[in-house]
Amino acid sequence: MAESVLSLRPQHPRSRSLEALRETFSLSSSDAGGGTVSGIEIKGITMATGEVGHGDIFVGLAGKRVHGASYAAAAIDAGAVAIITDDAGVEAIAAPDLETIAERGIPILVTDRVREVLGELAAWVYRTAEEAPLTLGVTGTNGKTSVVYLLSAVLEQLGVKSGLSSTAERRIGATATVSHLTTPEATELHALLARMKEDEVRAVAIEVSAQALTQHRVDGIFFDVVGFANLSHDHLDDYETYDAYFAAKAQLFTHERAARGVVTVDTPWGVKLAAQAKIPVTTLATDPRIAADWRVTITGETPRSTSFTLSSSSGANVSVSVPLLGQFMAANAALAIVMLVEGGFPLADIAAALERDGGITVYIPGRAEIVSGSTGPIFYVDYAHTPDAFASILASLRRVITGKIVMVFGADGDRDKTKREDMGKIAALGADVVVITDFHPRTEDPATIRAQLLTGARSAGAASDLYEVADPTQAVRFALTLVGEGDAVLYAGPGHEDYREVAGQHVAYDARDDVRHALRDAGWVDAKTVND
Ligand SMILES: CC(=O)N[C@H]1[C@@H](OP(=O)(O)OP(=O)(O)OC[C@H]2O[C@@H](n3ccc(=O)[nH]c3=O)[C@H](O)[C@@H]2O)O[C@H](CO)[C@@H](O)[C@@H]1O[C@H](C)C(=O)N[C@@H](C)C(=O)N[C@H](CCC(=O)O)C(=O)O
Ligand SMILES: Nc1ncnc2c1ncn2[C@@H]1O[C@H](COP(=O)(O)OP(=O)(O)OP(=O)(O)O)[C@@H](O)[C@H]1O
Repeated sequence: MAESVLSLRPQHPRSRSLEALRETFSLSSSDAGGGTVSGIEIKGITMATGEVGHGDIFVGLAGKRVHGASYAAAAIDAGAVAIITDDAGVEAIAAPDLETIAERGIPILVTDRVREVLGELAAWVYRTAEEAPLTLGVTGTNGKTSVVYLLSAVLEQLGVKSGLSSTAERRIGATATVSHLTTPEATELHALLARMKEDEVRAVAIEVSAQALTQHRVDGIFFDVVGFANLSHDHLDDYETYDAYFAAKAQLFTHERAARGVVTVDTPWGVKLAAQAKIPVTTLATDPRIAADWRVTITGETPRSTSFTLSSSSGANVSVSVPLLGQFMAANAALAIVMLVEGGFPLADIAAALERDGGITVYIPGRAEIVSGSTGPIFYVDYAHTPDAFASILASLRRVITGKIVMVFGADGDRDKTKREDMGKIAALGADVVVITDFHPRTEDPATIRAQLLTGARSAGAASDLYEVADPTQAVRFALTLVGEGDAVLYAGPGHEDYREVAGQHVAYDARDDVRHALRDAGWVDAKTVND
């Protein structure tokens, strides 16, 4: 299956010698054949055939479905000049392909630790450790994407050219590419960082997932400041226990990876991380009962914005407003500001920029994004897909919505099933009406996923009305029949995404477009403002 991944990479790569790479990383030449490394110049490195450019090394890595090295011939056809893989990868290359590789003099280099060396290798190929920009990393169960966008927004307000890597997109100025993972594979990430250097980006904000740390995707990067938002129920399919999930994230707060950290201590996991971190950390709390170096005090909440004061134990403070719903977004914005202070930006400069612009000027695609107009029910499309995210956003909505709250959501197939009943329960406790629909069933039976969510919702014993509408487009339309002025609909899950994964296939589906059409058909927005 060919991949159609197009990522940002340097436009004018400075080539490096393959021979020097082999020496630096102690790689051996495969006994199975292949050409000599001598005289070969490399321009890039990738592990996906869809991303191979002329002069690249193709890295064949074992996957869950297939060994990447089995695509070696395709990678060479696309311009790869060398292969790096492990012994199993060499075996995965079909015999006729091995012959072609030998005939074309393409070297095959072997190591038994491909993933473990890949980050450093990619950093070497793209020279990303040389004169790196200010590098900021954000981890946590919920809020990483939001913090990364908030970091980038404040940096731009400070006049600092920024770049970002998030679940929603990778971005340099006006140029953006679609993200396939929260944190890209190391080869893609270092290519992105190299492109950012070419484009004279001075500060980079990177979302770092637990999986990225476990799978060495951020190896070869040294973060100037790392931030921790929170930890709650998610990914217990990849990590069997919370302790293991926490330990994966805590790796970011070590001398090997970062100089200093900012830890939100609202959750016990934050308190634990601040106590055990191996690097200097500054703490931040929104809960007044918890001691911290920085404190967030909410001063105003509306359906469209949140204001707060951020004060330090040394007496400094700043008033902040974000055009986003919820106290959780205030916590995210505060984390971003304290990370920038730790990164060397004086708080007074940040305060002056925010005062000049009337707060943080940020747009975060698909995070509590309002897609309705100025009249009628407020319709939020959101990315919440964990019990804690549901609880946070529903609590925020309850404080600012005077009318009814209708929540539409589904759950991921082939991902942590243990959170589904809690998601259903929290939705039923927090919303007045719950409409359970399909999300990404992937290879699971969607009816089974809905049934688990419904079981959870019923277990709440709440007075909320429960409905099941399998088709998301119909669920959105049904939700709109229940609401009017003063009410809100929260569509949690799809966020910025433009597809659904059904029966293992990607199906085009853009929730924000779907909702805009439904609002138009219901007469809540002007037909002229919605494109067909
Ligand atoms: C379960 C898992 O981690 N899967 C990842 C894995 O897929 P896989 O093992 O199935 O790969 P595969 O299809 O067998 O392919 C093996 C190799 O062949 C290569 N290949 C394959 C086909 C082809 O035509 N050409 C080609 O070169 C692939 O690039 C890969 O290197 O390797 C792929 C390539 O890097 C990843 O895209 C994929 O992530 C999937 C999509 C995923 O969803 N992962 C989740 C669990 C994840 O990592 N999530 C975290 C956190 C989410 C959050 O909370 O924010 C994240 O960072 O995104
Ligand atoms: N600090 C927070 N605490 C709790 N919930 C949050 C917080 N920030 C955001 N959320 C909720 O989580 C959802 C996802 O937010 P965001 O995309 O910023 O997190 P994320 O960690 O990047 O998630 P993912 O890793 O799945 O992409 C939001 O749409 C919102 O509902």
